[in-house]
Amino acid sequence: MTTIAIASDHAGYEMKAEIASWLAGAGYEVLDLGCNGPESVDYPDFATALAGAINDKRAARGVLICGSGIGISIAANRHPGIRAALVHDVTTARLARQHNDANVVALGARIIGAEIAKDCVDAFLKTDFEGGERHSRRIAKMG
Ligand SMILES: O=C(CO)[C@H](O)[C@H](O)[C@H](O)COP(=O)(O)O
Repeated sequence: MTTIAIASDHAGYEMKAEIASWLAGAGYEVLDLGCNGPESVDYPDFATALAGAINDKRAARGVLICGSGIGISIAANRHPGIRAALVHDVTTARLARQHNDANVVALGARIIGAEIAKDCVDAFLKTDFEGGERHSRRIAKMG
């Protein structure tokens, strides 16, 4: 079973619960790394926990959620080995995989609704990296 790590700050807490339960229903193993309630927390702490899970291979891919998706994606991308893509729709979710081989998808719970967020995660998980010399060369330049 494929394991998907998921984490959020307080602004993404409710959406995280909804996406985690939807992922479990879709047959994924879900590794929930917090936060564990709506109390205010700091998104870098949760981005760091999720980056560790990806880099330790406890999870194949990750889902991060904060209010806008911006802070938590910036924080995740500071970790070597993490390519976190902030997406707002199925097209950006698909391109994040096809062109960028993103291993983490970031969502803004104050920007998009839960149904669009699930569509984004679904596209992110079901789309393969397109491969090819130009995409691989650009990804390699990012380390
Ligand atoms: O990092 C963010 C903004 O780019 C996230 O949206 C955070 O969730 C947000 O900053 C949290 O805001 P709050 O006022 O502390 O709830």
